Amino acid sequence: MTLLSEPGTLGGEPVTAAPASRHRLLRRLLKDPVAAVSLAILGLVVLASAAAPLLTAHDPAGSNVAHALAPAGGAHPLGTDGVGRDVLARLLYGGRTSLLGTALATAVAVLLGVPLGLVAGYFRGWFDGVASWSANLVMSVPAIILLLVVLGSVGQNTYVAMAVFGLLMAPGVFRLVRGLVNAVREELYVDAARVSGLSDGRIIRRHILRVVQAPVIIQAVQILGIGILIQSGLEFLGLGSSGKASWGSMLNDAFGNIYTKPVLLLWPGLAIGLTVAASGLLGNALTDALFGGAAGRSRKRRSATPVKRSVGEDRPSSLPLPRLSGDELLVVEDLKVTYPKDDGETIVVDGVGLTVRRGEVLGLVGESGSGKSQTAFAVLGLLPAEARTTARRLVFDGTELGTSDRGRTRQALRGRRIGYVPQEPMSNLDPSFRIGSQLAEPMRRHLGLSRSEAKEKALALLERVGIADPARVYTSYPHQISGGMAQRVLIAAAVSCDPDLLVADEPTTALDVTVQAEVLDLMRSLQQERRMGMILVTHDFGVVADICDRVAVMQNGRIVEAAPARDLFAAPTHPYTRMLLDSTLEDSEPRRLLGTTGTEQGADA
Ligand SMILES: Nc1ncnc2c1ncn2[C@@H]1O[C@H](COP(=O)(O)OP(=O)(O)OP(=O)(O)O)[C@@H](O)[C@H]1O
Repeated sequence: MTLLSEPGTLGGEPVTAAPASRHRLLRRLLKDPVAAVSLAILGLVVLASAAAPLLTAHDPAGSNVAHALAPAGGAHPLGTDGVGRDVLARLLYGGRTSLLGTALATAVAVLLGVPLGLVAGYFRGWFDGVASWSANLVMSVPAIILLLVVLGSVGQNTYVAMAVFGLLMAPGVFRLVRGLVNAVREELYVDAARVSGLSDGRIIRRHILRVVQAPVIIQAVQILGIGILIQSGLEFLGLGSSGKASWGSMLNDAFGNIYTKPVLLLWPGLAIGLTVAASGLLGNALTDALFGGAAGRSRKRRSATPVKRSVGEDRPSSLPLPRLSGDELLVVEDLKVTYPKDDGETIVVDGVGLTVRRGEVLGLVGESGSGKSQTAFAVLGLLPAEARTTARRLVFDGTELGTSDRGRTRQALRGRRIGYVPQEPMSNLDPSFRIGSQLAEPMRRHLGLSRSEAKEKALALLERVGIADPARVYTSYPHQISGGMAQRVLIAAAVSCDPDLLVADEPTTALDVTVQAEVLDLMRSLQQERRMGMILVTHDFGVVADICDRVAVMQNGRIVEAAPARDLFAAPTHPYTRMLLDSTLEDSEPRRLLGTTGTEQGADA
């Protein structure tokens, strides 16, 4: 399978940063003087506003014209405003209005933007189209004009204005979340979670939300700051709730008395300035604390680079069907996978037919790009959304699976009866979770085990796959174990629910040569002990010779030869197979002699 690797992730060696716990995050924030001061200011503002009735006995709305513009001191520590209201009381109670208003706006933006972004980014399709179009539409509306229209029609109400402002901010949150989800849904550990049979809802909660939450928190803090500015602006213009103390209305009053008592501008200005600055600085500090030190995560993405070639246009599309003996676990007939491109479609799997019997290992071999992984993914139901899959039959243990990746039948089987061992061990483990929880979760779900039963079984499995210290690995994060150990963990996970069929996609490619043989031995012994059927995707005839019973050779999306492994090695019939076999020998023929495929014809495995 072709993967784009990110820097620092060679050979499955881990470079993943440990996930920051909440405590560690708080500690890191408190160590940063800017963040600590910002937190202290915001905490003080919130506390003072909440404790307003304890800090002042004055009614913030109670005016006494006889005491208008009284200087600071005595009963009025900060003096009175133009109509004799106590400035300190208005400042404290005004903080409540400003904070509640901006919290409302932030809540509306987050509560609308996050779920819509999650659904649009994860499921894409028509919902994504409609939601993105609506978000663009809302973003193109001039905010202040909409606010004026709304306030004009429902009357002057600060909270309605802030709810509308939240609505206007929601597309920003939506786009942020959608973008993040789009990126993370291609991660291999998300595929692995789908293979392990987790439902979409659970994958979103468990794997996607974790990635989204930090940027959303940062954006929410920023909306809080902007919300205070917008709200104060509206109230300064006299568009807030009349009679309610707020920092914006204090500014309005102060502006009217700017020549007689300019100090009135100081208090609301200071409150607004400090709160907005503290929110902005806290947002920056959070960004640094959450992302600043983190090395890029050790993740690899499946290539989405469209290929230019089209295969199989000139070939017969109907193939002889596999002969059925009754012991077939998986029967695939005329499987075709295509991707749309500008001028039509690219065929990457073209009329593949294969059969896997119980207890049998079928090797899928061929050069890079020949369609091995796409065939395996089609069986697993893990192809990208843009892939179009058709098959005359795709039958697993007597049940027609259909070609919809999200079909309920397919979801119910993945992880439970069809296991998957991926190529890149590190990228298929979620860096945010301990190994134990990643192993136990599918067992609890599929086998209905309790937490302690799942733990017990996970520890036994870790021991079975040759991990010397299962208890330590159980509590480790993926970055704390080696690539070879991670692959053993994934093999343990793949067999944890006793599947009937195991699909292994180049399971040893990313490993050290010394570890490869051990992992292959382990897979063979597990497969024999559990009598599982297995599809092993590989380009390595050494691996085929080691553990495969039968082999199917793929070229340009088609199976060109299929035979028992022994026969294929003894007497390969297809020129392409001979070329592949020859090129594994030291004195292989130069490949230019083997480029033409001559009498190539379809075959089923
Ligand atoms: N998302 C995609 N869009 C278009 N073409 C794709 C996509 N994913 C894979 N392909 C193409 O499908 C073809 C078969 O890819 P596949 O990954 O099955 O090859 P492979 O035989 O497994 O090779 P490798 O051993 O390198 O992984 C390749 O030409 C590849 O470029």
